[in-house]
Amino acid sequence: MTQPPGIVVTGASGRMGRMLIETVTASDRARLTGAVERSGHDWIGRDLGTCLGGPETGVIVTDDAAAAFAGAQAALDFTAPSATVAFARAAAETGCAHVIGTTGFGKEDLSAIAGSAKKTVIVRAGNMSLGVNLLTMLTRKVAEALDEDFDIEIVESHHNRKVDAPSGTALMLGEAAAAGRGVALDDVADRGRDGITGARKRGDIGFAAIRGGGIVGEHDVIFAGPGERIVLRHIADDRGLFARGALRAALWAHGKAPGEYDMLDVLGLG
Ligand SMILES: NC(=O)C1=CN([C@@H]2O[C@H](COP(=O)(O)OP(=O)(O)OC[C@H]3O[C@@H](n4cnc5c(N)ncnc54)[C@H](O)[C@@H]3O)[C@@H](O)[C@H]2O)C=CC1
Ligand SMILES: O=C(O)C1=N[C@H](C(=O)O)C[C@H](O)C1
Repeated sequence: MTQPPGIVVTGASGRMGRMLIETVTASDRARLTGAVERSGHDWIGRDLGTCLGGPETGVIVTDDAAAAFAGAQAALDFTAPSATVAFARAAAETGCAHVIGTTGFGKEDLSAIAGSAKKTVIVRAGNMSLGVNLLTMLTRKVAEALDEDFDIEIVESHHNRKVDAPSGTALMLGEAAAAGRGVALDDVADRGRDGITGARKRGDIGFAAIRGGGIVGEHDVIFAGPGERIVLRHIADDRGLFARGALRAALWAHGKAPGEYDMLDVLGLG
């Protein structure tokens, strides 16, 4: 009998890393074959199971991504931008698919990832949930239907450990709204207001970020018009949502041609 595909989780000790390990381990459609952490982390060289306070799993945590990726079908990566760029390179070298949940990329990071996607399958999304990906489609449609009398504002809330803003999801929603309006997000984004900012510019898409406590992730797209407001909202209650989406992407990636894909492709909504 053939074995289920091998999956590697990077950033194994992180909030998402732990959730991904739980999700892959619980699935009968995949097999956890590797766990990667940053060099110097105290889990390196130890059995993953004991690091997590349970029985041994036979998976030894490593900082050698290329060795872990070799022979695996996919790597699930929710870490940090510079780490993800290096993992994309390792995925391209080994032919392992790379599912990227990491957010906070700069333009150079994104072009490096696009370079790696010439050699392997990369699925990248600022949010792996079905609900948020549906919300991007709704956002685009509403933005298409309304003119600039409706001001678009995107408000996101996350836990107090999050390091990037606006969130990857907020930027996805901003891109969708901009596409609906037929403009480039870079030309209309208003990110972070403070002091005497002047009145709001017609056509801008505004972003605001709230950070506090353990909020998993909440996003509102507000269309504020004359005398009325439409609010499209998504609330994530549980990180398992993102991990299940990432595993689904990894299974979907099998046999696809090299290239960069997103969750709309995976969910068949693209
Ligand atoms: N696309 C999506 O659906 C979601 C994306 N995210 C994103 O995932 C990323 C991680 O989020 P959290 O798990 O909350 O962060 P975290 O800080 O809890 O975990 C990050 C992990 O990556 C590890 N790491 C950093 N550099 C590394 C390297 N060079 N090699 C190997 N491991 C490395 C850290 O040691 C840590 O264990 C963030 O960018 C976040 O925005 C989070 C949730 C959902
Ligand atoms: O850092 C997080 O936690 C999350 N990050 C993603 C983002 O930046 O949008 C997705 C989710 O909202 C949780």
